[in-house]
Amino acid sequence: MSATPRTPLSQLADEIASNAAILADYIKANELPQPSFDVDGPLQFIPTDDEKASAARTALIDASRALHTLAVGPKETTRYFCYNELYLLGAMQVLCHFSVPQNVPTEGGIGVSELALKTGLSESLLPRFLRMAAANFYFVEREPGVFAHTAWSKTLAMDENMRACVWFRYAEMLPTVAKFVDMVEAYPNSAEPQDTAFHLAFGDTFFGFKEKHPDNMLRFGQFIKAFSEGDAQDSAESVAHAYAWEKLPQGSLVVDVGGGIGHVSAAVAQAHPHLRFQIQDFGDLADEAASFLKSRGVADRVQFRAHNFFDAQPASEEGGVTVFFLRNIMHNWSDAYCRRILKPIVAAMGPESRLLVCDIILPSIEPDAAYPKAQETFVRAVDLTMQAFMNAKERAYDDWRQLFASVDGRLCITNVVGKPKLKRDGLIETRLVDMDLAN
Ligand SMILES: C[S@@+](CC[C@H](N)C(=O)[O-])C[C@H]1O[C@@H](n2cnc3c(N)ncnc32)[C@H](O)[C@@H]1O
Repeated sequence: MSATPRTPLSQLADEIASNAAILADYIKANELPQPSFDVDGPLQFIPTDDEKASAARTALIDASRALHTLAVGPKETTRYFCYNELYLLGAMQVLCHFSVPQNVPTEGGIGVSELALKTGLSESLLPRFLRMAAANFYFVEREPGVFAHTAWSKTLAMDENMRACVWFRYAEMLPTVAKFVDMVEAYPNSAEPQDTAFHLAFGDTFFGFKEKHPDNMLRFGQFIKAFSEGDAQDSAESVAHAYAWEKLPQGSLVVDVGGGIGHVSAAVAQAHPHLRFQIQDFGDLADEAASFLKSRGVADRVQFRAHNFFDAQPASEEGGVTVFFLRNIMHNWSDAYCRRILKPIVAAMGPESRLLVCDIILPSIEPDAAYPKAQETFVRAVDLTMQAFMNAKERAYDDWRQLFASVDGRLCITNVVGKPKLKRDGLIETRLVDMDLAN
């Protein structure tokens, strides 16, 4: 009997089957709960620190997305482009605004009349929004007019930070993204941070608006907390283990430029007791930073210093190795502003100094098969988010190289750490190469 010829559909289906089998074996071997839509199903797919299981999950997500798109077909995809997602967002907006997730019990179900009474939503509108959500795995209609949680909707019932993810999408992202054409027309070549789609939508800068609307600031903070704890993010602890901090000489100084209250420096300091740290950020963070660093038991080696990173850099090589560390700073600024941040740092660098940038490294323009499509979609969305809100961007390797060279011709990339040590970000080490390098 001749083998059935492999078609794009069957090839993708095979990929799905083989990766699903790898995951099923891993889940069984580690006695983990099976993924399920059930309200008691696990809220996280699997811990992703196992490389093989993690790769299988990524391949499963990519192949199933491709199979789905192929099965829908080009015309149907375009015809219904984002239709579902847009109205799912609309439904979730209403459900979260009226506290529906918190009012559906996590055990058993609730009738529409009772839920309408509890939430103040009209009895005729509520089930329409709920059914849209249920068609997308948020909530389930157990019997006509009776709704219960799935594991998906339970995430919203349990955690206000998760609800802030829904809030941020409709309250700030949606009106901002709707201004993309206006943004492109109004600011085709601007490097200025206020020339954004956000400004066109809200009449203010992103953080200027937040200052005048403290509730938005609070909810944005909740959104960031949920977002940064996600699967696609790198924790402070992973940064502490990704770079060869241990190879830096005893007493080396790490200058964490724009380091906030120092949560990344604290994690690196805990893992590497031979290093000293100076966190530089706005002075109004000083008290919070001091008590945070004390609580982490690193206050003797990690100091906070008020410093505006556009001013002359106060730290210097001091006869030892100095690492100027910038995590998630450059992606908030256009190239012109990045140069203004980097120039004072380069002026303070000596032959032993490193400039260590931690940010996304976008896939290069050549097709990069090693970059999973779902992850690429995510970082491209982050890139456009930076454009929309800050007139800034994420950068590919060549963009980074050119940016550094435009600051100082001697500033060259000497090392890059990425996957599998880091999931989303890369650590890009640069040094002034025509100086007398010591390893
Ligand atoms: C996206 S956060 C990154 C914080 C930290 N590096 C991290 O990885 O979590 C950007 C930080 O830059 C700081 N920042 C913004 N403008 C600054 C400036 N002109 N001088 C110093 N710090 C600044 C902010 O206060 C904030 O802490």
